[in-house]
Amino acid sequence: MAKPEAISEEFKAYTVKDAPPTVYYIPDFITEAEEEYLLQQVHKAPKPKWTQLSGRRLQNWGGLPHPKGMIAEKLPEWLMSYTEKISGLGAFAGKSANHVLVNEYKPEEGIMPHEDGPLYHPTVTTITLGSHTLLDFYRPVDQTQNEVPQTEESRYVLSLLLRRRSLLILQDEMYKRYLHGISGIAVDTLSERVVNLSLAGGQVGETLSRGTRVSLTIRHVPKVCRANLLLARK
Ligand SMILES: O=C(O)CCC(=O)C(=O)O
Ligand SMILES: [Fe+2]
Repeated sequence: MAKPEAISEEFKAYTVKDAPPTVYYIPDFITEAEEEYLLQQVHKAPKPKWTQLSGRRLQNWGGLPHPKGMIAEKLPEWLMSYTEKISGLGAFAGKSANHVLVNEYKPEEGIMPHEDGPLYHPTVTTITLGSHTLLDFYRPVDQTQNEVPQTEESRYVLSLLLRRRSLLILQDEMYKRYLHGISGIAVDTLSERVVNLSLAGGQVGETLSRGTRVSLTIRHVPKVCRANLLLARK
């Protein structure tokens, strides 16, 4: 079935207005039972499916994105129902998500500020399981000025509170211009720089202890290699 080219009207109510374009934050996108089911599936994966990195471990599903084209692998059923649901909202401009990264962070783990880059359609959608986190955004280093040292602190712009069971959709400037990261701490303090508190719930000054968070980062890789499919048919 054809997917819509833009986010459906009912989701526009979930736009985070105090962030640059475009952020949608949808609380309780999945139920507690679905969260439980997804965590079970993640933990059922065979051990070699995990890659241990410093500060997190991850599973890659759908193939490895590559400048020459990803050799696509079929997503497992348990992920397909969610990739289809999110694609059906119009998150990927009429295309279907074909790639999922599963990241697991213990308290005090995180991910350095980075850009997701050109191998993906410029939209990232994230389901959060097990625990909240704060996703922090940074301006890129300004190459045109070298008078004032540019620290992570001086480049920090805002944060989003990602509650368990929520869906985050990032597009446009928020995907293309800003970097995102998660600091390696165990307790988050909500500040006025957390710009989605009205949608996520929470008070400035409140502290939240992190548990183990599993995120499903769901994306569309436009450049896919067909070679393996041709070989498979012979
Ligand atoms: O866990 C997250 O929500 C962020 C993951 C991420 O930025 C990535 O895998 O590129
Ligand atoms: Fe990322």
